[in-house]
Amino acid sequence: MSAPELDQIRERITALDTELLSLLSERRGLTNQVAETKIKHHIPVRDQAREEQLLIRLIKEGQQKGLDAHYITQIFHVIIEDSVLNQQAMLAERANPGSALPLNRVAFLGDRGSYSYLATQKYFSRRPGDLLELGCQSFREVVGKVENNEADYAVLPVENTTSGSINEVYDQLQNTELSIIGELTHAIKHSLLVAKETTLANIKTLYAHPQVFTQCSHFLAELGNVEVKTMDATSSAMLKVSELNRDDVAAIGSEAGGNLYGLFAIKSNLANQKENHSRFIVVAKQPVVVPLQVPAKTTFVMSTVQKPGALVEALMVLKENNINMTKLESRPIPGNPWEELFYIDVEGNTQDGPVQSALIELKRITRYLKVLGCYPSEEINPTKVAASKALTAG
Ligand SMILES: O=C(O)C(=O)C[C@]1(C(=O)O)C=C[C@@H](O)C=C1
Repeated sequence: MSAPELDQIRERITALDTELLSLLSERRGLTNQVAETKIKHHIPVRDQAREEQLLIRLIKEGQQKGLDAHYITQIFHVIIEDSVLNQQAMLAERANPGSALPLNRVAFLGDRGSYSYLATQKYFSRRPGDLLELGCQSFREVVGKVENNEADYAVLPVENTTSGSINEVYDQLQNTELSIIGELTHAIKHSLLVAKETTLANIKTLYAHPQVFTQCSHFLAELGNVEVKTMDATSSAMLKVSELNRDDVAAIGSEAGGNLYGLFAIKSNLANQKENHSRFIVVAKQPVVVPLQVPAKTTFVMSTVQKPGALVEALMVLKENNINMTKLESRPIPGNPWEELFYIDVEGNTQDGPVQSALIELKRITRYLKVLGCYPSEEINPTKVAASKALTAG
């Protein structure tokens, strides 16, 4: 159906959208200049006071133009996140001269369309050089590819907000000399993907990775008589459904990934929790230098001596140095029953005084300690401004 006035309005929308793109590109150019200035004058990338001022003004101006505060806040959170990540990537590149590769060979679990594949695409989109994707069948193979110089980087999921830590990956980190050089958080949106027009009631077999079934357990419990088949990766589940090409089978995975296999979604938002995110780490042979202007995280692994309160004593060292711990994970040590390895993520840079003093002290009081990496933090928590504050600001 078409109406002449609809075509005219659409033409104006198309022209405005092109203008929006030009403005976003111009803004990106200016934030690149900001990054150059910050490098020169050693100014931190993040300035939350500036972000707050900016949001207050925009919410107020938006309101005057008939745009609600929530809409403005959402849009500018995305814009500022992009700006911060882009600046961080620029600073990181400068701090590690010669590290930029013309071709980044990256290993990850699964194939095109897996969540690890989508995370890989996202992380390397901000980095210079082309991307060569190396899909693998297991986490051991992913890590092995970098160890054997067949890949420059590996992207590994370490935790999910619904299903928790991915133990298999932590166990791989126990026995590798690779360093963590980056992290990223990726929204995991599970959909029911099919190859042919069908309905949920027709589906008799469901294919997915076990982690995915865990994250969608509430949806599965409501399904009743459906056979659940576990696959080694989300992409394998998608491939299977695409090959079967029947109206009674479905895969669970991302819509974007499914599209690569000609699948489409008949139901979305299947995860138990609405906010379902996975955190990935990026590992390489060589560690990176993180400039002090960039928010950093450090990950280390330790085992404490076997005496009451040993873990508390170790954690007190972090408190005394005013270091924020963002994750604590324990894993058994193979061959040493009842002994644990603790994986700890903290906010801070190994070049910075507090982290250095804490690591020296921890080395003294623990049985074993190894730094797995210091890397730019990519968890950009947006600066929040209450709409009421913005609207009452002078
Ligand atoms: O103004 C700056 O200092 C910037 O880095 C730019 C910008 C933005 O994109 O507006 C990004 C990050 C800062 O936290 C504040 C603002």
